[in-house]
Amino acid sequence: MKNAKSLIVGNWKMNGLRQDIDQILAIGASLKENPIDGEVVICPPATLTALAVDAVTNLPVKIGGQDCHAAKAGAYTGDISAEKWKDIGAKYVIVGHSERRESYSEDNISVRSKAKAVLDAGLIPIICIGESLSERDSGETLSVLTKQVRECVPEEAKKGSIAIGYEPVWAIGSGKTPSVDDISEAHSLIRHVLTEEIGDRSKVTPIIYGGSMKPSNASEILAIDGVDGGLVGGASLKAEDFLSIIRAS
Ligand SMILES: O=C[C@H](O)COP(=O)(O)O
Repeated sequence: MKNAKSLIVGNWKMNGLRQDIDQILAIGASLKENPIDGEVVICPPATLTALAVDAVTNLPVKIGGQDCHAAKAGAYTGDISAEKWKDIGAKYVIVGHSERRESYSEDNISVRSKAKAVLDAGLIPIICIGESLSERDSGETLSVLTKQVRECVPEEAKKGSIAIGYEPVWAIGSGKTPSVDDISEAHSLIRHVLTEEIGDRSKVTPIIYGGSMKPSNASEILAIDGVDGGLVGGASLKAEDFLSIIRAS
């Protein structure tokens, strides 16, 4: 049973130049002509975000940031606060992506602070969680996910909107994906723990899968009970690929 709305997010990571705004325009034009029942979000690199927001005016695509600082403003060279994302018209912010956890030593507590900052700014955090390969191999997947949900989801999520991105770290950019049963089990566990944490808001919280989602496997993954959408990296860069994933939802 699906209660939460469908949410498909394209995370461009550190890819894309000004000319690639055309990909966003193509996605938006297609969705305007043939709307879907759900939300499509693109998170381009920070250099393109304001341009992307302007490009999607009157198109059914939302724009998001890929990370934020937990503070509103201050002497934090190179960082971007949730308030700044709001100021340029972004609607979502990814927090806790495993690439940030690894490169910048972000832990669950800092992810929680960032998610709180996004909610305080009136935006929607996409809170990323997921087990590493060694955690999976040692049978710790469900306990790792439980701890991540408990520690990363802030109190404010009882009132505001959030999304959870389940991304097994070993599936990101690797071409490997978990089995349908494994994805289903993980999403069901995440929903259960989320309900313990935020009560009924859990029912309307999209829990989306990320990790090597592509046109050839999107229908199968997106049809899994408990999967409310996708968090797509490499296959979101070209309008044709991303649209075929969106249309599979
Ligand atoms: O944020 C997106 C994920 O890290 C998935 O990336 P990928 O689709 O390239 O595996």
